[in-house]
Amino acid sequence: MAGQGGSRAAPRRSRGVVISDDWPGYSLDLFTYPQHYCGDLEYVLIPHGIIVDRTECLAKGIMQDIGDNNIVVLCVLKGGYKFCADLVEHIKTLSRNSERSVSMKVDFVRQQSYHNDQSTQNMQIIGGDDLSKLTGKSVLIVEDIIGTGRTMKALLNSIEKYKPKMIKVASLLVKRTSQPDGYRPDYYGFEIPNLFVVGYALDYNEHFRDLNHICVINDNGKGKYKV
Ligand SMILES: O=P(O)(O)OC[C@H]1O[C@H](OP(=O)(O)OP(=O)(O)O)[C@H](O)[C@@H]1O
Ligand code: HPA
Repeated sequence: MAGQGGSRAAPRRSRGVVISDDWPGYSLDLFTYPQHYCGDLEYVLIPHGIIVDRTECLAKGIMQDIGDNNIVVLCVLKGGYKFCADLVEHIKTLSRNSERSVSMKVDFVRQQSYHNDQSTQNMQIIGGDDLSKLTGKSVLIVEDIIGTGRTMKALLNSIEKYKPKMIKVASLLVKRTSQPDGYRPDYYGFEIPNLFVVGYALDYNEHFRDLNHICVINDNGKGKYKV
């Protein structure tokens, strides 16, 4: 499927799973997916089962680093909801079965900037508790994807003003963009090529959140759901 980050001796979360640019993906015929998306997808980039397994591994790393803490999990909606729900479940399971228990509060912020497959300048934080409640807290921000990194940088700027004790960021995906100053989260599942992907709550104009696998959308899909 992909190269893997670092050597055996390297820290566990040094690079995540790296999916190379020439990775052909899996044929859609090998998996089930909603028939209403038939003809709209190029291929499966990451099957659902692999996402779940990798998320469990990220939860283990997070527990090792920040177990025994009280943390506020800040889920970035809408795209982050699936990854956040699965990550929190894994952390809860690990916490139940370990000496080191982590107490979690979960909150949500909504930040939207994408129109079709393009990032826009219009970025707003909507919803969630008052961010001033994060003062002195250990915060784990959970996001689905880092693309240009603009969304995460803007969110971090807004949160840092309130002086939390600690901020860590977990993103399921990081895109390899051409930007030299691309943002790198503390934890991430997969580094992917610079392609527009959908599924597992990632959308194209609100479509495809109901697809389990992470797939590459094709031109037909982009045209059909363009706004
Ligand atoms: O690194 P960037 O290039 O800024 O892109 C990443 C952001 O884009 C997506 O959000 P989107 O604006 O599509 O909103 P959504 O989560 O509601 O789908 C995604 O969920 C990230 O928040
Ligand atoms: O590839 C993507 N898919 C969905 N949302 C996104 N936001 C940034 N990149 C993407």
